[in-house]
Amino acid sequence: MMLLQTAINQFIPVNVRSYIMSRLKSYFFGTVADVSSLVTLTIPEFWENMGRNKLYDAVKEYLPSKISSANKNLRVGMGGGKKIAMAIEGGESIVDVFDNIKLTWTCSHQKDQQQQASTDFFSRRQPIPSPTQSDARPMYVLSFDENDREKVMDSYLPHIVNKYNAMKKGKKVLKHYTRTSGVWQSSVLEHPATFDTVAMEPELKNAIIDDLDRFLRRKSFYKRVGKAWKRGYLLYGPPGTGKTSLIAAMANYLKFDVYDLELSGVHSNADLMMSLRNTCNRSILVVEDIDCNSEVQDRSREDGDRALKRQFKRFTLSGLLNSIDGLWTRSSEERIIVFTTNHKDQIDPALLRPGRMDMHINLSFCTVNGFRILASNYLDVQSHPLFEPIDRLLKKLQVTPAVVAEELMKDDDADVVLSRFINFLERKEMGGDGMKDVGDENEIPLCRSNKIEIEDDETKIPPSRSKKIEIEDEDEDEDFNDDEYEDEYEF
Ligand SMILES: Nc1ncnc2c1ncn2[C@@H]1O[C@H](COP(=O)(O)OP(=O)(O)OP(=O)(O)O)[C@@H](O)[C@H]1O
Repeated sequence: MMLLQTAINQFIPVNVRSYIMSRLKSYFFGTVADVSSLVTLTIPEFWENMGRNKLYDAVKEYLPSKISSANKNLRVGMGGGKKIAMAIEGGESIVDVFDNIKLTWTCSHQKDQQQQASTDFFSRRQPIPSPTQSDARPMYVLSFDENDREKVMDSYLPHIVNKYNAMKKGKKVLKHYTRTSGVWQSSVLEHPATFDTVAMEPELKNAIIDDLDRFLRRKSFYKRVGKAWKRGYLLYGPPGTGKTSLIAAMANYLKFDVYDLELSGVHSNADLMMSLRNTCNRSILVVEDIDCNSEVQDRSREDGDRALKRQFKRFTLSGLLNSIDGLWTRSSEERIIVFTTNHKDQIDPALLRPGRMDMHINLSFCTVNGFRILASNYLDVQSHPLFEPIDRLLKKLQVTPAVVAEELMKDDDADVVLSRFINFLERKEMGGDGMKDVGDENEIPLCRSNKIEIEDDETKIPPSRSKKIEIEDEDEDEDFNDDEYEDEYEF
């Protein structure tokens, strides 16, 4: 035995010996390795001052697939999807095996660690304040054998990130983020709108889809010309014309998550910057009703009173512009930002300039084509003898798609609904329906058509120089030049 031990010590390198020992221990006792040779990686939700930790998001999506019957302490829930989702509770561990190495995951909270630290600190000096419940941030802890460090860093963690990226591209369940106390909280995006269900002129719809497709295809183009891979859309029009529905349709089409930013909840420029930094790639950042914030209103139109009030605002227009521009330049992945407004003319032009808002899309009152889509959605009818009188009335009146949708939902029987809708429109025509169309009060110049403007020039071109757009051939990437877009696209 002594001879054998001497031979082993002489001929087998020490790290090979410890590896064999850890494997044997793992086999017989089910432990990963010697505690002394255990490496622990902590993966927090936020990475220093760089915003969200993508590795954390990847692990969060990856781990539930590794939950086994050995896990006895789980959290379960159901979002918008049909499946019951599972996650591990703090203290529970998940064992994963990758390329013959054993990896142990646990979920913890930064608060736990800080509280631990505060106790240790207290025993030596004086107490430090422990964080409140809302300060506690979740994190994952990965432990593995020291000998597997290289494999974990070079293969295992990249493998998790690759799986996450692939899953995100093909994912079905989208997330809707809103800010609560400065922190993004996610829920399942359940808005069912798609480009098929949004009532708008087909040419406008196709132009938006083409623009999104072109944008997604052009990663290498944006890189080559040194531009951030992003696109900004301004949706404007009266309330109830489908701005929110169009955003949901865009998200469902692109399979992008949506971040809903409420400017009234933003405390400062720094708060805004941090919130934008904490958004993930392949997402749409939405700022709805941007005109409602006095900071972004056109200053050339403001009176002394409004200017005074603005001085007390919590964040500034330049802060907003910097945050948006910073968001663009920080990210190498595709980003979309959408502003919506009922009063485009009241927004500071600095926000709307090309490079920030590339396309201005006007959503307006219900057209004959729009009505066909709504009738198909709500009544499942594609043609009907009553369509003709309805078309005639719709051409004369200004009715928002929201009002039409409301009327079409009043009964299941198409004949009943359509004849009641005609009565509704006729009363409206005579001005005696007793209710006001939401669009009537709007200050936006009332146009019957949906309109899209593509803002790709630094200076706004006077209307006299505007011309009808021709959408360029999408397949010819090389030909792309922002200036080739002409100025106004009207239907
Ligand atoms: N263009 C449209 N196509 C299909 N449905 C629409 C359209 N416009 C409005 N609707 C219907 O009306 C409701 C309200 O629409 P939506 O919230 O998208 O309008 P909005 O323009 O965003 O209004 P607001 O400016 O008040 O937020 C939606 O639930 C949808 O059912």
